Amino acid sequence: MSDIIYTKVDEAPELASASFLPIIQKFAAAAGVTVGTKDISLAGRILATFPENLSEDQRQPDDLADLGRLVKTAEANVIKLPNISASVPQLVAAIKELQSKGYAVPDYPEAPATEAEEAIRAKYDGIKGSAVNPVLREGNSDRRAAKAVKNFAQNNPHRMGDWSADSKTQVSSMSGNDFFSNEASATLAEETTAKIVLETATGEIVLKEGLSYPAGTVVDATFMSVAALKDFLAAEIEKTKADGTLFSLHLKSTMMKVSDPIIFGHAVKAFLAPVFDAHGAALADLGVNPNSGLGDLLDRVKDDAAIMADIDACMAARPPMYMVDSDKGLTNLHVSSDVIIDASMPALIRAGGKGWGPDGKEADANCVIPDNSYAPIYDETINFFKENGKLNPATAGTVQNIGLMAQKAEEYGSHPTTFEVPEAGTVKMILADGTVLHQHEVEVGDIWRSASTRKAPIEDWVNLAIDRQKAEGCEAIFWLDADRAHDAELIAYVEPILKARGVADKFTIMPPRAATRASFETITAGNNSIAITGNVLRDYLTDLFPILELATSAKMLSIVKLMNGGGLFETGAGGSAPKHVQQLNEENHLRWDSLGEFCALGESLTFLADSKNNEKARVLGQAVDAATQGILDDSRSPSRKVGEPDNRNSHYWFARYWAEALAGQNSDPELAAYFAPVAKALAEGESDILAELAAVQGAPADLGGYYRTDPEKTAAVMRPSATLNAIIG
Ligand SMILES: NC(=O)C1=CN([C@@H]2O[C@H](COP(=O)(O)OP(=O)(O)OC[C@H]3O[C@@H](n4cnc5c(N)ncnc54)[C@H](OP(=O)(O)O)[C@@H]3O)[C@@H](O)[C@H]2O)C=CC1
Ligand SMILES: O=C(O)CCC(=O)C(=O)O
Ligand SMILES: [Mg+2]
Repeated sequence: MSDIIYTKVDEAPELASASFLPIIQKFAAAAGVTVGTKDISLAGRILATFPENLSEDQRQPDDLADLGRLVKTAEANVIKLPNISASVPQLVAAIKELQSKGYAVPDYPEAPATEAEEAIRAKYDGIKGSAVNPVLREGNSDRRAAKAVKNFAQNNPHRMGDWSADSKTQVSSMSGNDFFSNEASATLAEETTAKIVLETATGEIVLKEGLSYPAGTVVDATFMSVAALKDFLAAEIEKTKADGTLFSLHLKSTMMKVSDPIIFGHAVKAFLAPVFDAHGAALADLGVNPNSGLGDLLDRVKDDAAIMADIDACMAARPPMYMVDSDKGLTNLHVSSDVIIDASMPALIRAGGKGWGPDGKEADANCVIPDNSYAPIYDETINFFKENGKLNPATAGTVQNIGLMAQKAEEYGSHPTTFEVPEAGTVKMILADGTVLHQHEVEVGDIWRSASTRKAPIEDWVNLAIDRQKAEGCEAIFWLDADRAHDAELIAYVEPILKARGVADKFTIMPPRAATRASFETITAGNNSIAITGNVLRDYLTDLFPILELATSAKMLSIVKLMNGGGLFETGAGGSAPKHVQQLNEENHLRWDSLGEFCALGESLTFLADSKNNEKARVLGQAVDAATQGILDDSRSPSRKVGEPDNRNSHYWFARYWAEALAGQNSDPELAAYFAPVAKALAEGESDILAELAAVQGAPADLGGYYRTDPEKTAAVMRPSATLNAIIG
C-alpha cells in the first residue's frame, strides 16, 4: 500500500490531477514517500460493478471497497477529490459512453420488468447519487479556510451582488406535514435489531428487516405528505407568477438520492400539470418518469406535436423559471442534479438574491425549499442581507464548521430506510423485543424515512468541537433546535460532555435560524465563529459561508480525522464543476483552482510525518505550505478566461515554489541538494514553459471521452509543456 492514496475522480478535478499528480509523485519520491491512486470515478465504479460483463483485460478492481476498508484502519492517509454523485441522466450517459468504448455493461433499467433487471437496477442504484463520500467518511468533519487563504480573501475581496431591502427574493417552504414537522426520535438504551413494516387494510408489507443498531443510537423516523407537497407546489407556482419572480427549486438529489428525486419529480409534474392531466397515458407509454426531469421528458416527447404544443402553452402560462443555462434553454427542472442546494443557494445569495431567467437576465427568485428542517438558514441569511446589505469579504470574519458525519450519520445515511409508500396504512418501526419505536399514518406516495446516528460518532464530534474551540478561542455554537425531535436527543449527549469537560461556558446551543443570525452578526463585526452542526448543515454551511467569504468553497481545508486513527483529506468543499470541462473542451482553458488540493496535500504530508515519524514527509509538507502561500501572495491562481493563465500554469508555479522551498530549507540537507537543481531548472525554464502553456489555449481540446477520458489524450492536453515535462519526468 502506498503511503498516500490520491483518488482518481471525474471531470475538472481529474483533469487537474493529470497535470498535478506527476508533480506530486516526483517530489514525494525524492523523500521516499509513495503516492498511489484508487479509482472512485463514476465510470470506474460502473466497471468494477460488472466484471462478468467485461473481458479479462477490461475488468478493474473495486477500489471504493478497498478504500472503505482502509479508512477503518490507522494506516489510512487518503487525499479525496470531489467525485460525481450521479443523477440518473448522468449515470445513463456514463453507461452509454462505456458501451461505445466496447465495455458491455448493461443498460440502466428505468422500469425493471424481470428479476434479472431488478438485480441490475439494484447494482446501479448502489452507484447512483452520493455513493462514495458516505463510504469513506469514517470520521467527523473539520472544514475551515486556512489562515493564508482567509487573509488572501480579505486582501483581495471578490465582487458581491448588492442586496436591497425591497428585493422580492424569498425562501418558501411547506406550512407543515413535512419531514421537519412529522419527525419522531429516540435514543436506544440497548443494542437491538429492528424492522420497518407497513400495515395496510389488507395485511402487512415488510419494507425493511435486519436493521441493527448499537446501544446509544439515535433513531429518527419521519415522512413528507405527498398531498401537502402537491398543494404547496401548486400554490408556489401561482405565487411566483403573481410576484413576478423566477420559480426556483433547491434540493439535494445527489446526497438525498431516494427522497429528493421524488420531490423533484412532483415539481416537474406540478409545473406541467395541464400536460400530465391531458396526456398522462401517452406520457407513460413514452416511458416518461418525471423524477428524471424535464430534459428527459422533452427528449421522449419531442416527436409528438400535440404534446409539444401543450407543453409550450403551459410554459408560456407559467412563471419564468430559474435557469441552469439560459443560452441552451436548460431550466431548473431539466436534471435533478443540476441545481444542488448547497451550491445553488449561496451562489444566488452572493449575487444579491438574483438568479438567471430564461431571457438571460438576472431577476429575483422564489426559492422553493419544501422541507423546513434546514430551509430557515437560507431564509434568515436573506433576511439578514435585506436588513444589513451584502457582506463585506474584506472585513468579515470566518465561520468554521465541525460536522457530525461519521458512519453515515443522520439524513445522509437514510437511503436504505427511505420509502415511497406503496399503499395507505401505518408505517411502524419495530424493535427485536416487539416495541414499536416509531409509527406514522401514511397515504400512498408519501415519502417515509428513518435516519440514525451512532453514539461513538456523536461523542467524537462533541470532543472534536471542544478541541477546535480550544485551539481557536472563538465563539462556538451548536446549531441544534431543542424543539426538534432529533436535535433534542443530540442535545442530551452534548450537554453532559461539555459539563464533564468543564467547558459548558464556551459553547451555546441555538436553533439553526437563530444561529444563522448570530453567526452573520459575528462575522460582520470581523470576529470568528465555529458552527458545530449535523451532517446536512455541515454540507450546506461549508458552501454558504465560504462562497460569501472567499467566493468559492473550493479553497477550503477539509479534514476528516478518522475515528480509527487514519486521516482523510478532502479537497475543498466544492464539486466537480462540469462547466469547467466544457470550457476546456471548447477552448482548452481549465479554470479549476487546485488550491483545495494544495491545502490537502500539505495536511496529508504532515499527517504522514506525525503518524509514521517520517521527518522527510514533514519537510515536504512544510514546503507545500510555503508553495501554497507563494501561489496566493503572487496571485498565481487560474483565471476564468481563455488566453490567461489556467490550472496548468498554477501547477508550474506550485512546483517551482515547492522546489525552491525545499532547496532553501536546512532541516534536511539531502532534500535541499536534490531540489536545488530542480528549482534552478524550473526558474530557468520559466519563459519557455509559460510560452508552451499559453500556445495551446484557444482551440478545442480532445480528451477522448467525458466520463472515461483517454489517458494519453488527457496527458497530452494537460501536460503540453515539453520543457516542464522534461524536468518533472
Ligand atoms: N465532495 C464531493 O465529492 C462533491 C461532489 N459534487 C459533485 O460535483 C458536481 C457538480 O456540483 P455543483 O453543485 O455544480 O458544484 P460545484 O462545486 O462543482 O460547482 C459550483 C461552482 O463552484 C465553482 N467551483 C467549484 N470548485 C471550483 C474550483 N476548484 N475552482 C474554481 N471554481 C470552482 C465553479 O464556479 P464557476 O463555474 O463560476 O467557475 C462551479 O461551477 C456534481 O456531480 C456533484 O454531485 C458536488 C459537491 C461535492
Ligand atoms: O457526496 C456528495 O455528493 C457531495 C458532498 C458535499 O457536497 C459535501 O460534502 O460538501
Ligand atoms: Mg457540499
